[in-house]
Order: sequence, then C-alpha cells, then structure tokens
Amino acid sequence: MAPSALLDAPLTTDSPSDRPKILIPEKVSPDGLALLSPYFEIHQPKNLSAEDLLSQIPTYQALIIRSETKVTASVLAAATKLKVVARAGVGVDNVDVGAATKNGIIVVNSPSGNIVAAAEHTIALLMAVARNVPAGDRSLRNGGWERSKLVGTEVGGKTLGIIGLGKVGLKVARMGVGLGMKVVALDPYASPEIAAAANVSLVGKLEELLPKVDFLTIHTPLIASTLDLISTKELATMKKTAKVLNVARGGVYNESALLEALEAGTIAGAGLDVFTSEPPSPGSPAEALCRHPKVVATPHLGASTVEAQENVSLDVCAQVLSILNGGLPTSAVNAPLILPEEYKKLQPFVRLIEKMGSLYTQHYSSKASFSGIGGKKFELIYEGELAAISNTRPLFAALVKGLTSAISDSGGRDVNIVNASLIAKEKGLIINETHTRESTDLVYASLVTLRASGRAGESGKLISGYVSGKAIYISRLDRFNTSFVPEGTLLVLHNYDEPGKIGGVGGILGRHGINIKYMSVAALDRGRGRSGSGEMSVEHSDSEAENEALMILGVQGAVGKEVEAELREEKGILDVSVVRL
Ligand SMILES: NC(=O)c1ccc[n+]([C@@H]2O[C@H](COP(=O)([O-])OP(=O)(O)OC[C@H]3O[C@@H](n4cnc5c(N)ncnc54)[C@H](O)[C@@H]3O)[C@@H](O)[C@H]2O)c1
Ligand SMILES: O=C(O)[C@H](O)COP(=O)(O)O
Repeated sequence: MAPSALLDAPLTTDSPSDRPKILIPEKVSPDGLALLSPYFEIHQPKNLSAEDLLSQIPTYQALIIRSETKVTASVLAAATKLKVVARAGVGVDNVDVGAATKNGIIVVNSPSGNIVAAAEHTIALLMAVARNVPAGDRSLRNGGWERSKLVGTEVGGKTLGIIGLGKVGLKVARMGVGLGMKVVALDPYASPEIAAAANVSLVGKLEELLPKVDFLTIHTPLIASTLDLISTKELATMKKTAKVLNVARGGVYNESALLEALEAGTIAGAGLDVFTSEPPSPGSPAEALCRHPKVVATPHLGASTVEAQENVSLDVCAQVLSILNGGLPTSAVNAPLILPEEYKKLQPFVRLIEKMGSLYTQHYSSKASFSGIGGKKFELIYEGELAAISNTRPLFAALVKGLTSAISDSGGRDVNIVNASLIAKEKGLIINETHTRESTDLVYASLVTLRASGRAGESGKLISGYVSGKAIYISRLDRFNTSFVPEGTLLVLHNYDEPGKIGGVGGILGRHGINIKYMSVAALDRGRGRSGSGEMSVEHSDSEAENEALMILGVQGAVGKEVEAELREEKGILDVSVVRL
C-alpha cells in the first residue's frame, strides 16, 4: 500500500526546526528515510549510549531502530512525545513491548522484509560448516594448503531438521529441498498442508527430531518456551556428526552447553549468526564459541543484504509517516490490524465518539448525583451502516479517550488503539459494543448511541450522534432530541419550556461579554425518537415534567463559575453545565 493511502491531509513541510523529530540511532537504508525527510527532522547519531538515548528521547516523536538499540521501560517512560517505535526488521526482543503498550506507543516492524536474506544466510552457514569454507580460507591466507584436513560432507541426501516452520523456517525448508535434502520439521503451530506442499515431514516431538538430523536449524522467536530449547540433554541425543545452525536468536541453544558439546565431540560443528549478548562479552561462552575451530560465526548478518535493508526501511518508514500523520500502521506488534478503507469509514465516528465521551463526563459531572466514571457500564450501540463494520477498536479507543480526557491523570499520554483497553481497565470502565443491524427507521446512514448505566440507584444516561459528510452532530441528550455540533464551548441548560427563557439567559451572557454563536433548543422525546434510539429505556431521577427542554448554546468568551451560578439562579432554569469540546 502506498503510504499516502492513509494520509488525510498532507503533512506540512515547515522549517526544519519546527518539524516533528525522528531519532535513528542505527544504520537504516536511505530508501525509506527519503519518505520522511521532507516532513520531519531526522537525527542519526552514531554510537548513541543508553544514557544518551534516555536523556534525548523526550524530544522525539518517532524512534527507528534495528537489533542493537535497547528500548527499555525507562526509555519509554521518558519518551513523552513518542508515538512510534519502528523496528527496521522482524525481532522486537530489544523493545519492551508491554511498556510501549502501557504508554500508548505503537511498535511496528517489517515482518517479511528480510526473510529471504535470513534464509539465504542460513544456507550460507550450512554450506560453510559442511564444507569448511572459512577454515580453508583462513588456512590459505596463512600460507597453508590443507586439503586432507578439511574434507567436508555433502548436504544432498542428508536430513535437515528445522525447529520453527514460520516465514524464515519455511523458506529454509524449500531451499533445503532444492539442495536435495530430506527436511523434517517441528512446529506445533505449523500448517500440515503447507508443510506437505513444501515436502516437509512434520514431527510432534523434539525427541523424534533430534536423533534423525544431520543438520539442525532453529527459526523460532526467543520466547520463554524457546529459551535454552537445545541444551546438554538434547545435544546428547544427536548424531556425533551433526552440525547445528542459529540465525534466529542467541539463547535458543544454551551457549555453555553448545560449547561443551563441541569440545566433547558430542556434535561436530555449528554455524552461528546470533548470540545472547551482541557483540559477545569478553570471556563469555558466546565469545568462546566465536573463536572455536568447529564454529563458523558471523556478526548478526542474517538481514544484512542491500535488498533486505531497502525492504525493511521502506516498510517501517511508510508506517512511521502514516502514524505521525494520525493514520494507521500496516504491521503493528501491539495494535490490531485495521484495513485502511475501514479506517477511513471510521474516522468521522472516531471524532464523534470522542466528543460524546467527553460530553458525557463534563455534562454529568456538574450534577450532584454524579459519582465519577469509574465502575460505570457503558454501551456503544452502532446502528445502520456502522453496524456492519466489525473492527471498531478505534471507536472503543475514542470513547475511552473522550470519557477520560476531562479527568485525565495519564501524564499527558494519548489514549489510542494501543493502550485503550489497558486504560479502561485501570479506570474501572466497563465498555460493551453492540452492533444493531435491524434498525429500520433511521434518519441517518449510521447512528451511534452511548448508554451509560451507573451503580445501583444511579440513573442511566443516553447520548446519540450521527455524521453528515465530514460534520458530526449530537442528536439526542438524555430525553431530549436535538441537533448540535459538539465543538467549542457549550452551555447546556436544562429549563422549563416556557416563554422568556432565551431572553433571560442571553441577558446574563451579554452582561459578561459572552457571545452566543449558535443555539439549539431540544425538546423532550415523546415517543420513539427519530434517531432510532427512542426505544432505549432511560431511567430518570429528574422530574418527569412534560414541559422541560434543553437549551444548548455555543458560546465565545470565558464562562466562569460566577456566570454559571447566575444562570442557575435564573427563573425556570433547572440545571446548567459548561462543556468544552
Ligand atoms: N539473524 C537475523 O538477522 C534474522 C533475520 C530475520 C529473522 N530472524 C529471527 O528468525 C526468527 C524467525 O523469524 P520468522 O520471521 O520466521 O518468525 P515467524 O514468527 O514467522 O516464525 C516463527 C515460527 O516459530 C514457531 N514456534 C514458536 N515456538 C515454537 C516452539 N516452541 N517450537 C517450535 N516452533 C515454534 C512458530 O509457530 C512460527 O511458525 C526470529 O527469531 C527472528 O527474529 C533473524
Ligand atoms: O530481527 C531481525 O530482523 C534480524 O535479527 C535483523 O536484525 P538487524 O536489523 O539488527 O540486522
């Protein structure tokens, strides 16, 4: 997808110092950066220390990294402006994704940009360990000509064991088959059909796989279940002639156990691209492995091809561009996938629902009976066309943002699709979404209703809204049908529906220099509301008097406490709330 597909309004090319800033502390291909440089100030410091990253991160909106930068919880907590961490590659084990989610920071990666590179590097190591290529090269450079000492083994006809038949593993499997190898794999989540189509025999247990293989390669992520997956016990069950490969992550083989097995002749060799600490720390088993005569080692070069680096750079920079412009990523690690077409349809409703949430909190918090939003049950009811959209996560997030923004203590952190559920949980909000497709008498293409029910004894509340073109409207507030744009400063006055009210209120506002921009008088809904939400029951603790109305005024000028108090004292005014949307 072209990055511009998600852009609503083009980003401005302000003078460099005013532009949002992007930090790129590692080498990332310039292909993707060209997408960003017209709009953002890009900093590419060399050898940025952990301390420098921590002190500099607060000024950046985006951070683009590879596998060397450690994006810790402390870095993310300090990153008050950061919207996105983009990993120009696959593995995000150097990013504290949980902390990013908590802070509302999207983590994106490039899940397929370097698969070919990683698979080809695995095959390069396979051939190198099978045919002693590096040892021959080393010997020759030192003036040697050691032919009989460096006799290798053919891979054709041999058994290649693969643990992890995902994107890289499957590619390696196909390449192995191409080399004439028999391929056996272990992956509890792999599709048997895909494996069969690639001529791969799946086995169910490690014990079944290990004794069979001449070469073993692991292509899993490093997670709790794969840490030290192959250690002393497992190595002991392998052929003495077997050789192992690791182009996944350091730690899937226990490095001390592997070193011992090579020393003891339990297995014959290893090709290693990744280590538990990179570069291996002095004196560590990883460092000893790199120097070991039976090992061919490379410094995490699996993704280091020109082509892969172009791919991953373009992938993540397009996502950074989209996110910094309020759009969506295409492959977020900690956010749900939403198709761009769906997101476009949802966008005006995102604005509407955020305003509805904010209107709810501000309008009702002025009432003596209001007991906060925590512990309340909210229902978002989607009617009409909107009911057909299944992925409404942005609408859920918009409600959480709207409800909490007026009372936010989230340290200025935005509520977004990444952290909305977490924040809702923290604030004790219970939010359900209902898709009502049966609504037949809707005036609008889609209608959204927010229904809030309080704790026992508290009355329920309703707010409905709709979208017309790009404009958003509130069509109902509790028992009153209305139509106003939820923007700017609004005065919501609950009053008796009798002559003179407008003049009295206008007089007070005029005396305080407050300009009325527009006014909407909302009448009591006496039947099924035209908005379709009339059948939803609203409990009232207020008087059920038939002659009540709501007056909604869009005003310009500061509405202070004294103005509010004066309005409350005005004859026939039952209640007043000031809402800033
Ligand atoms: N060296 C490099 O430069 C380089 C480059 C690219 C990828 N990688 C690494 O390669 C690894 C694989 O990447 P990928 O894109 O193929 O990932 P992937 O998610 O597509 O595949 C991983 C596979 O591992 C399987 N798996 C998970 N736990 C398992 C277990 N306990 N036993 C067996 N199988 C298990 C999963 O089912 C999945 O099929 C990752 O660790 C990635 O970071 C390294
Ligand atoms: O996870 C990955 O994408 C690979 O390990 C590549 O890491 P790199 O970007 O640091 O080369």
